Amino acid sequence: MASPCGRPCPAGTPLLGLLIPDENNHQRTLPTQPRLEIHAISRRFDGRDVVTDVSLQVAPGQVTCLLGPSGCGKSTTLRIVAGVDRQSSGNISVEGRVVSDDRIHMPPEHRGIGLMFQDFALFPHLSVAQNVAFGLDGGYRANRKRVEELLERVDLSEFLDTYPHQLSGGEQQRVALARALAPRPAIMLMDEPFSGLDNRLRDDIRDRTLELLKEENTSVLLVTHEPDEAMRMADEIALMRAGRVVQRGAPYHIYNNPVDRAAAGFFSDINIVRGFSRGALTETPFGQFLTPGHADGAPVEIVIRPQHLRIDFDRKGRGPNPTASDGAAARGVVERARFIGRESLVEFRMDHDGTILKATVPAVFLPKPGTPLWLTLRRDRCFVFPA
Ligand SMILES: Nc1ncnc2c1ncn2[C@@H]1O[C@H](COP(=O)(O)OP(=O)(O)OP(=O)(O)O)[C@@H](O)[C@H]1O
Repeated sequence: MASPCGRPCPAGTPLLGLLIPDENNHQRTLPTQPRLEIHAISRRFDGRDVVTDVSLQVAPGQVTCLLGPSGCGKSTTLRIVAGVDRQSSGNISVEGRVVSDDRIHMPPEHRGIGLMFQDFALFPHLSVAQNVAFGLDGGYRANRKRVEELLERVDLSEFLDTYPHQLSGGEQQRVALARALAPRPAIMLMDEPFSGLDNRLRDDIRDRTLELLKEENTSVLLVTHEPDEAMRMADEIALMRAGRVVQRGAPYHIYNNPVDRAAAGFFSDINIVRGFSRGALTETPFGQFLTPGHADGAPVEIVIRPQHLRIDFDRKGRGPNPTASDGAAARGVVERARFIGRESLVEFRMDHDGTILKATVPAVFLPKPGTPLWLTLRRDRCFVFPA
């Protein structure tokens, strides 16, 4: 795995500290004291490992997303950090102070952590202002300035005296955010905080939420199963699978350097071209691929996302000439083509082995089923994994 400047950057490299450009004008990070440190936590339920050896650090002002499929242990990890559940082993520190290990288990309210969950959990009998002031000593009266400042920042100044049932879902989410931020928590834990919202609202609310969290310099651990949400929100993504963190990194890095086929496939549809490595090369209908590190005769998978296939017209049974960047072209016949909004998705049945490959093209391009076309793979966008 390589960083944008080509130097090794192993999976799991923590992103702590400030991003600064290095001598090649690529960003690198300066180490600082993490605000949240999770060290080797595991959790067993009824003899079953649900979280295994998870370690993470979150720097001041950093947003880390725990991303993974349903049931992989994201919420359990978050609940352990919050203190509403307890790990079977491992420890957790907040600003250098241990809040939970084998001996200590600090209650949630003493951890300096704000919580925000999917259902917002506003108090129905309290006004918006009273909800926001709920966690502050002295309530609204003693904290007018902070409450009003936060409500102004979430654009709800005129709703001070309104009750939750009189608000839309998006407005309720903003009240919940203001309430969670009111005591200035060092760390905010968010579990699918946008999933109850209408699609159209969601992007806008995510952006506003992120802006406010950054302004407050809050460190955030956010659970989501949506890759788009993680990529939009996170400084760092921790990709979880079956209770373990399988890869960590900045969104760009994790998307472009997936640790295995499943990690690549979690972010988008993928195509797989199979072959066998011989002498560090794998022969495919799309030309040869360098496959160093794979034993002779070992099956390998060349993985590519649909947007990185190129489509070319058939010229009397011939395709485009091979190039260094794209290799050779292989012919397929359109199985079906669909318009999917910003782009079209074209599925091909490949002549050489009858497999289906998918290509997306950024426009309306809807060739008829049965049309022969030629495909090439953008080599710089292919990933090679052992099969
Ligand atoms: N209190 C519990 N007792 C027994 N099993 C539990 C308990 N809490 C969670 N689990 C199990 O642990 C596994 C992980 O659950 P968790 O809620 O952490 O997953 P998740 O990744 O957050 O999933 P989702 O995205 O669906 O919320 C699941 O198989 C779940 O059934």
